[in-house]
Amino acid sequence: MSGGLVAKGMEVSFGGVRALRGVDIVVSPGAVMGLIGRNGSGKSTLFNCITGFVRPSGGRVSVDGKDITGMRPHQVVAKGVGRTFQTPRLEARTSVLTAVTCGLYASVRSSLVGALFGSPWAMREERLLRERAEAEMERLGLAHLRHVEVGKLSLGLLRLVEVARCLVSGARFIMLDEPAAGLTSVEKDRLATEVRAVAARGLGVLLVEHNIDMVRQLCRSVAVLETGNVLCQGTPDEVLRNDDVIRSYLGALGDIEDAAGGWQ
Ligand SMILES: Nc1ncnc2c1ncn2[C@@H]1O[C@H](COP(=O)(O)OP(=O)(O)OP(=O)(O)O)[C@@H](O)[C@H]1O
Repeated sequence: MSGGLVAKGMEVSFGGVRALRGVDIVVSPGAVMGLIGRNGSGKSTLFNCITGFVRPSGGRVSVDGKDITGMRPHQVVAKGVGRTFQTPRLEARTSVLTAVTCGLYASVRSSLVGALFGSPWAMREERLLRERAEAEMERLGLAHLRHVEVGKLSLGLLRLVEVARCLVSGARFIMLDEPAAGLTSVEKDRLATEVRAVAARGLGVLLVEHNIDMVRQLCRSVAVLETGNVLCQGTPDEVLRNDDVIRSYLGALGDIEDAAGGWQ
């Protein structure tokens, strides 16, 4: 299996619905790969089966050549793959610092018992985690918000907190599920800047997004899903000029926009 985050021949069925029919995708280190397609085309299912939330009935997933197929979500995180969700899954009363630090726990080595009894090893690890979280918040411009409850943040900041959580887990690949949905244009610009910076650090990014401007700005390559198949794949310009894509996806964007409550 080759380097990068590779999903090959992914198959998922829900009862009679074949949500993925042999999807291949490669996310390279240092690049943003876009994943677009109509509602129901299989984007979230692909995310879910790469990250262990759905068990594929066929296909293999690997990270830098190591097979992670069928691993549970926390194991996938420990293998270097982080993700965000369409709706951020953060407890409203949690502080930004705690929310970001929690992204690390899947990758720590100290045992619960060690932590409970305050072993020097566990305490040292705790300190290192906190330092990593602080550094990541600093990079993403969140440090001044460390004590603010996440429930009080704007959606744009909440999405950055989710990105920070992925990064502190030591992810080498991050998967962002419609991160620009519902953001103002200023928030989208900031998010785009941060995603570009993440890729510049050498991480691979898989970006599901209906915001075509963002896809065009950020992605080195784009795959278009349609009813569980890859309809076409290439540079943003190639894909967005493709007649089948225009017919099957771009023509439907108005409907998606309405469903998402409008774009800025
Ligand atoms: N848990 C589930 N149970 C049954 N069917 C499902 C389930 N999850 C997804 N599906 C079906 O699988 C297909 C792919 O759905 P999926 O959510 O992956 O599409 P999507 O491209 O992410 O759509 P959206 O843009 O709306 O998020 C759809 O037909 C959907 O109804």
